Amino acid sequence: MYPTGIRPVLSSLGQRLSQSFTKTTVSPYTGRFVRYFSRSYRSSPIRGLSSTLRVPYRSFLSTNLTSPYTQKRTTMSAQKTSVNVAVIGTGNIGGELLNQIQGFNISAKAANTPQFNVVAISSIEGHFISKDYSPIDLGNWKAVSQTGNGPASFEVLADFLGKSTLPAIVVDNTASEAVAYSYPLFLSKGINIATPNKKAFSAPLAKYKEIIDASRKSGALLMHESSVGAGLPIISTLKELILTGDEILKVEGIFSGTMSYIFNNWSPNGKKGTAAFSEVVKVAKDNGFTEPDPRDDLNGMDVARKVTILSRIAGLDIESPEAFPVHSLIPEPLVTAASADDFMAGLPAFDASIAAVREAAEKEGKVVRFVGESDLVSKKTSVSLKSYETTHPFANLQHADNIISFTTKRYSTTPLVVIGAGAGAAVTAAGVLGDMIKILSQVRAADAPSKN
Ligand SMILES: NC(=O)C1=CN([C@@H]2O[C@H](COP(=O)(O)OP(=O)(O)OC[C@H]3O[C@@H](n4cnc5c(N)ncnc54)[C@H](OP(=O)(O)O)[C@@H]3O)[C@@H](O)[C@H]2O)C=CC1
Ligand SMILES: N[C@@H](CC=O)C(=O)O
Ligand code: NA
Repeated sequence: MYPTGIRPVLSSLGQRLSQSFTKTTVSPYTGRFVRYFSRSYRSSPIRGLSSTLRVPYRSFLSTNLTSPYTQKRTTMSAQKTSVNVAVIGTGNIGGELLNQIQGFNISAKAANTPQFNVVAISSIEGHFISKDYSPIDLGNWKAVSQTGNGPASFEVLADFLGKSTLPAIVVDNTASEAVAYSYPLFLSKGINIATPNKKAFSAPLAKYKEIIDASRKSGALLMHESSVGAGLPIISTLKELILTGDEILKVEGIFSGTMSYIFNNWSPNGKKGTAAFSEVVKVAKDNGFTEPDPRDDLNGMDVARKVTILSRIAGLDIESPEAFPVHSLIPEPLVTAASADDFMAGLPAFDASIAAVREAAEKEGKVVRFVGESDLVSKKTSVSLKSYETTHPFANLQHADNIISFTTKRYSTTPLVVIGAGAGAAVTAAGVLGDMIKILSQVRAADAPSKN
């Protein structure tokens, strides 16, 4: 992960430092300061965009924060500008997001600043559209969304949002490809998107480009911070590195909260692993870390999607997440399991065979971790199961934390590392709300009266 020449520095001191990695800014490898973020550092030491941008906007297209765009103007003053919001998907993340929006609106109301008017909620059970654009009572969103007065089609929703005088955001909290592939319809009408759904950004290359192009053409924003590392500032950090003229050499890390949780507990650092693999998978699922179907985590595709998303932003034209080596943890006989429940029921039968992997690592004094890598120099990407020395930062993660390391021309000796909770409803929804707030502030900026 880091330059091998400095590895000998690993020592009991390094071990101690890496264990407190989330609390220190000292690299466990070099003893030097690293640029380190956790969720609370979101407003980040990385600031200011270079006036001499060397990186073409092509790889960002319209998904960056600085691209020019047109927004609907309202006759209200900039102070009063609010945004209409349609929420699609009210599961683990969507439900939490609606609660967080309610909290945001209470603070915004008290401060007399713009709020999010949730005017449509779409779940599998029902679809509610507030025909006169009056905001839905978020204290009662579940009951309201089930009254199902609105038609489900994306066309009707896009038309409804497009007809309002206020700018709009569609928030996609599903893992649905159909919803992701509908983004061009919304974007072409100037409707912004915020989403934790990875499907659009890891779609086959042509589809991905079509979606990104729709955003670029209309200028509507397409924000997806939570699609990698949940609420951690991964995508914004990567884009800002590139926008400020840095050159990305390598992106690597533990990109999955589920895999992090599973391996931190199944192959623990400093003691012999005793937990059954199927047991820790179940706990990860019960904690809401997994994809709606946990097989999407265990087959490596969730990490492959995240590696695809970051690699594309960094400039690699990855054809699809299936186009590079991806390690699957699905036992062969369970590949054809009819449902997620059947898969979970069949998994305990394979606990003993996967335990052999852990034992082999333990014999070498190592732990097992599930990692994603993208080498922008050799243009090689992979998702694999690897064993690490106990002093390695990947071996020292907690709970469901992600660790993502950017080696760049500027951060070459010591990479820029982002670490923290990488899954779970609260942090993921916060990442989506953060994107919505960025869109809101762009809309306000566009609405501010011109001085000319
Ligand atoms: N969980 C986490 O920690 C993280 C999740 N994410 C992403 O967030 C997204 C949501 O995950 P999560 O909330 O955990 O999953 P859930 O399964 O809890 O929620 C997804 C919801 O979307 C609904 N849905 C599916 N298709 C449609 C549709 N066409 N219209 C309306 N609703 C629909 C589902 O209904 P039904 O169940 O009836 O099918 C379900 O309620 C996923 O894309 C995931 O990858 C990203 C980062 C972290
Ligand atoms: N299933 C994913 C959720 C976030 O993307 C994970 O475990 O990381
Ligand atoms: Na993120």
